[in-house]
Amino acid sequence: MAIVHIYGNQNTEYYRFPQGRMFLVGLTGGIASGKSTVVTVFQELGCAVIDADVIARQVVQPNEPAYQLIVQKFGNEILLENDEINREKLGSIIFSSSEKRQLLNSIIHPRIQKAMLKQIMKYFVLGYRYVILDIPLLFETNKLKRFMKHTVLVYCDPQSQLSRLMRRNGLSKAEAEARILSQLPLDEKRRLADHVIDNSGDWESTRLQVLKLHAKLEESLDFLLLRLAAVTTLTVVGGLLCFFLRQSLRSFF
Ligand SMILES: Nc1ncnc2c1ncn2[C@@H]1O[C@H](COP(=O)(O)OP(=O)(O)OP(=O)(O)O)[C@@H](O)[C@H]1O
Repeated sequence: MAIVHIYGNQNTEYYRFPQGRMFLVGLTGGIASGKSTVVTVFQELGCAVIDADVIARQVVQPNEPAYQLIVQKFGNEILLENDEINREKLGSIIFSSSEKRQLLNSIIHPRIQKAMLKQIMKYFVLGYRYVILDIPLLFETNKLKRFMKHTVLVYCDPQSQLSRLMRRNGLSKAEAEARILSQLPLDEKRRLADHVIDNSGDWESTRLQVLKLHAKLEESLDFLLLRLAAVTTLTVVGGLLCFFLRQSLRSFF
């Protein structure tokens, strides 16, 4: 069974799996750079993927403990008519106050991490080689990056990113540019990533890059060393068994 190390103080807890077994891969990108497209290919290959955005939405649902705390701290005015949290309104509140942003983060981040850990454990038990964590702001927040054995950036050239974003979200050029500018530039993220999937071309070119990366991750040195150790152990144990069996047969006859 895995030994999970837990780090942190009362507000935050961090988890790390022992090196050389299952590892974590952080996947990130920019707005409309093609993360979902790339994740779909990984999923078609049977890979384990955890979506940080989905978890962030789940932990603030009305039946979750974080919900009560958020309403208590931010008031009923952040609720929609169906009692769910109005994420846009909450977003604009924390955008203008770093104190409130910290407060919200202290409520939801530990819960997001726990929910992620639960899913990671599930994939570990199921025997997955690696788990991809789809985290749009991996490099901006920088907190989870240190738990990733590999980081992958889904890159897209500025022109394609702009036109894809405008088309997908029905935005004007100025609106799309403003959204892109609110994030760390993709060229800067490129320097921080271990692997880059360039999604500026067609779907097939992206798919081929994902296949290549998957093969690389599956065959990473850790895994080879682990398999080598397993083969060596089996050979030694098998040899010893044969030796003792032969010895006992000899003394028997
Ligand atoms: N290689 C490609 N060629 C043409 N269009 C593409 C390609 N990759 C993605 N797209 C289109 O670009 C848009 C953005 O892609 P996608 O949704 O995968 O990006 P994303 O990074 O997940 O976006 P976000 O984080 O903003 O939700 C989509 O409409 C998608 O269909």
